[in-house]
Amino acid sequence: MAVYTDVAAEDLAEFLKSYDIGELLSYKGIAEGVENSNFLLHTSQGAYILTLYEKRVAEDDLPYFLSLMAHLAERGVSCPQPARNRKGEVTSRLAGRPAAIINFLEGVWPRRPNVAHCAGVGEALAKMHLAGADFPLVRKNPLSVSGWRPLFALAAARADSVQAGLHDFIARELDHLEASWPSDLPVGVIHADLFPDNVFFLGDRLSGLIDFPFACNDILAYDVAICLNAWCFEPDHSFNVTKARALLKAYGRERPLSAAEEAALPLLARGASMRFLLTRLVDFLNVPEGALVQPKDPLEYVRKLRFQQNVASLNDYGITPAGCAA
Ligand SMILES: Nc1ncnc2c1ncn2[C@@H]1O[C@H](COP(=O)(O)OP(=O)(O)O)[C@@H](O)[C@H]1O
Ligand SMILES: N[C@@H](CCOP(=O)(O)O)C(=O)O
Repeated sequence: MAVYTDVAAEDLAEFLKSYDIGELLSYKGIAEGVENSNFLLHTSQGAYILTLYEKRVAEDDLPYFLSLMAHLAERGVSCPQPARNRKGEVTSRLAGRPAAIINFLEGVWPRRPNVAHCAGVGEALAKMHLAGADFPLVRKNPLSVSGWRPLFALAAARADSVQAGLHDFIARELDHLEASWPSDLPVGVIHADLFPDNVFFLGDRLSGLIDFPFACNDILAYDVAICLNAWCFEPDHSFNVTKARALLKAYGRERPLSAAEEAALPLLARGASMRFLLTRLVDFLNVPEGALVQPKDPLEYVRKLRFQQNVASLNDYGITPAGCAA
């Protein structure tokens, strides 16, 4: 559960007077997510999500995420839309935090993603990449390769308390990633956190994408690699080639990956593993006192990283070179 900052009912009711979305009927902290404080609001006009932005979101970046959601929706990508207050602003402050209200999106995220879900997310990711092509704002990815060593510094001294040898494992992998990270692949707007809990479905039909605070401009195929890691491993930690093939083929039907992008996927997936291993490790070692949050398991991403280190060819993802376009 993620509620780092509590909001008193009177403060919230007062806050809502600055919006034209009805009167507050009820609200509750949301039992999911780890990054920000989220509340489900019921007002006399409907259901909304209130987010108080926490540790990893800079206030200056809020216009990027909030206008991106509007930009994507105009181009047919289903995602929540920010509500404007009476001054016409999409961001505000509440309980000392930057705040925004977005509309509630119908659907549920898949607890056990199946092959159809993986195909759905591959297609939606490619459509999002295409729709973001003319988005005018730019935000560098603070959690790309140059951000990983500073993150590691926050956890290095205690890494071995989580698993013996973890410090040296990460240090060696960081050396490799920093030396070989690609700089010549196509870039654009990426979601950067498109995990199953950020993709809603009605049955097997994808109904929308949520949670854009990590969105930024970075390597497009890196977003694909993040999804391979997040969607294609089974609960027993094995990699499901059928799901990977479905995800990659569906992506490639909308936006074919180039040969260079395909060849880079194993390396990008190692980087994607490192990124989530590090944020999870830092969070696991630093749970704020009194916060309602269930930190995610960093070791899940150690296992994924070990798998990705051993990927020998695209066959391990269920495709042959240029297979994404088929
Ligand atoms: N627009 C929305 N419509 C419906 N539910 C939402 C919406 N935004 C967030 N949620 C709910 O809140 C949970 C946490 O939101 P999320 O954005 O993932 O958190 P965080 O800000 O911590 O990353 C989601 O799993 C979902 O249940
Ligand atoms: N997807 C990340 C956690 C990011 O936050 P969430 O609020 O979308 O759960 C991870 O799994 O480490």
